[in-house]
Amino acid sequence: MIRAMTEPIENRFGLASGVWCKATQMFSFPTPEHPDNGAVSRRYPGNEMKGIFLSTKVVPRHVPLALRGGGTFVVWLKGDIMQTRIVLVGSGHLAHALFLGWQRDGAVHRTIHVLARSTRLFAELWTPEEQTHITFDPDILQTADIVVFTVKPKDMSDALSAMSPYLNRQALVLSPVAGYSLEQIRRRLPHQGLVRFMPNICSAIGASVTLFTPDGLTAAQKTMVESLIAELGPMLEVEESLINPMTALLGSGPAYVYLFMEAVIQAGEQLGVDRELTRLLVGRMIEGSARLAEHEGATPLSQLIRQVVSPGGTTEAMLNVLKKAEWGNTLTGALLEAGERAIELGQYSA
Ligand SMILES: NC(=O)C1=CN([C@@H]2O[C@H](COP(=O)(O)OP(=O)(O)OC[C@H]3O[C@@H](n4cnc5c(N)ncnc54)[C@H](OP(=O)(O)O)[C@@H]3O)[C@@H](O)[C@H]2O)C=CC1
Ligand SMILES: O=C(O)[C@@H]1CCC=N1
Repeated sequence: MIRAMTEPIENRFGLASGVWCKATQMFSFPTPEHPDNGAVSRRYPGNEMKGIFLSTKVVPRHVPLALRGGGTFVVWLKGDIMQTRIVLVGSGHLAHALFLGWQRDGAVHRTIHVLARSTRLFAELWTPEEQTHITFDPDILQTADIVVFTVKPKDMSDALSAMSPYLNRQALVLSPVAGYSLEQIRRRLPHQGLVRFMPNICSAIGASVTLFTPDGLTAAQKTMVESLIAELGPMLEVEESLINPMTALLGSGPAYVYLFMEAVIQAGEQLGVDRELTRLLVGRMIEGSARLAEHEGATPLSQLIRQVVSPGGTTEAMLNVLKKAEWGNTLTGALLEAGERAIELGQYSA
């Protein structure tokens, strides 16, 4: 499944999608709304352009311009991604990660605004330059194409009610809010295209694994949202019933990985290894272990563990302690608790 997700996007959607963003950075044309377009016409090394995609909103006079460079290119001339206006409601941790993820590669083809409620997290999260994207004026929603509600579950109902009068009918609403169902959103926003999605903070560097469930989107809107989510890392469309359990495993995921790393770093320190060095090397080791597990997809993990253990050796010494402490059961129990909490969060915020 993961393998399918990480295939080049062109292979999954045909020619057009997935390369739009890069294409628009190659070919961004001046428009009345975006007079600066066209300034960026750099080629992306290694980014093969394989054909021509003309959106339904093609501006015909731009076609010859696109082809002037020779060869064949993927072109996204107008609309969706190229001129997308994104508003993140909330200025917290996930908002910042999504902001960074969607701003990578100098994304000149979109604007991102953050609609804040207070300055509480400004100093901790947002640089002065980033703060120029933050506003307290809900009017910003009126021209938004994509509105992402990055508020806590307890605040979601109020936020939806407060913001709904400002939303235009075409705006798509994305929600990463733990436990909060599409049905709950739909009750407050009967007319919008909705997407419930579950990223994690690795979105900031395009390394999230993000699940999503669309509701009420046209095919073009769905493809556009997929392109946007794909910028955050591998993604997968799922039934909504998978989002709550996966919130525990994936949305919360970086936390248990970092807790694990922190424990390893502490051990390293007591064994005389520098914290920073351990952090760097253990991170790489985790990455390598994950890649091997994916590569050896048919091999049970218990067998991979056995490949590491030498009788009477270091691994066995470690595993004996962990088994005695029922470490695996503890982690499983913790994740079950997180999964149940996701359901509760939705119920509390009805
Ligand atoms: N953090 C993560 O790793 C992930 C989080 N999520 C989900 O994302 C959501 C946000 O989480 P997180 O970023 O950690 O939470 P934070 O507390 O860091 O951020 C929430 C933000 O929402 C703001 N807010 C609340 N109500 C409004 C409103 N009406 N208008 C504008 N802003 C508002 C808060 O303002 P103020 O600063 O004034 O309190 C705060 O800045 C949650 O629902 C969570 O379940 C999903 C996946 C991963
Ligand atoms: O802790 C939470 O509830 C949110 C959802 C996933 C990560 N953070």
